[in-house]
Amino acid sequence: METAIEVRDLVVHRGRRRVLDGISCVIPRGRVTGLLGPSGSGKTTLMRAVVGVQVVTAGTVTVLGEPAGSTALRHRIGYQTQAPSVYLDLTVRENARYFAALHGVPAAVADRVVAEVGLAPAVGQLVGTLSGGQRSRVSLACALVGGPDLLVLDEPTVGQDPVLRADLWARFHELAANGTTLLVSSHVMDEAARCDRLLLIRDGRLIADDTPEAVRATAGTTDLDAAFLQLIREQEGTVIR
Ligand SMILES: Nc1ncnc2c1ncn2[C@@H]1O[C@H](COP(=O)(O)OP(=O)(O)OP(=O)(O)O)[C@@H](O)[C@H]1O
Repeated sequence: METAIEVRDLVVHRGRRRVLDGISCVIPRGRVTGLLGPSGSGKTTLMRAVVGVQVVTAGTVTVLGEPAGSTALRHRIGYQTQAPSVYLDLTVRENARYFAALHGVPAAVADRVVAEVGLAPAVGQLVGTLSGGQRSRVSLACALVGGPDLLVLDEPTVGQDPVLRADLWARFHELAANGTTLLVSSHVMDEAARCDRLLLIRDGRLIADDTPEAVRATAGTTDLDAAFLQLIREQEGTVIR
């Protein structure tokens, strides 16, 4: 399997805290990798390091064969942050077309991507007047519009209804089948089950890096929630088998 991202011994401090504590992992190309972990465990920080916007203390992050943050990667990565980073005073269509123009992509592609994230009915609406879940989808459309090789999505399905979430996951897998690498963070276990691979992070350390099936098998349970709990207890040394 080809490698998209290689993280080696990554240490990151934010403020006075050691937020990532020596993380190493390899993320395969053309797959959906889920990044799971409790709030504050370091998921966003790891994504920021991959995108190249995080100052790192030690270690290396190589993305699509280049050091993270390289100019060569600028048009090859789509990043959806948790807080939608789009223009509130532009319409949905205008936002998508603006980001399309930055990538040198035709306006028609922007319109198609807006429809793909379920926003066709709101295409002429000012983003400032949309719901949180709709705004998040505008942000997703803007991350998708350049046709990136790597999509880094920080909790892209928060605030979406179950039908939309299912549609978005289907789209993620379609993109992966066409060669795009996706790194997707989530708090939701049913989403973890939809990933090809899982990275479970806790207190800045990786405690699992495997397929959902293997994570379940290692923990000896069919339930991913229970599997993660088991892994966390093992890490804490409080496991009772
Ligand atoms: N700018 C900052 N300055 C200092 N500490 C920070 C800063 N940003 C994040 N942190 C701390 O870094 C740790 C990891 O944060 P991060 O946002 O990576 O976690 P997360 O797993 O993405 O959390 P969530 O699921 O709640 O988004 C947290 O303890 C957080 O308080």
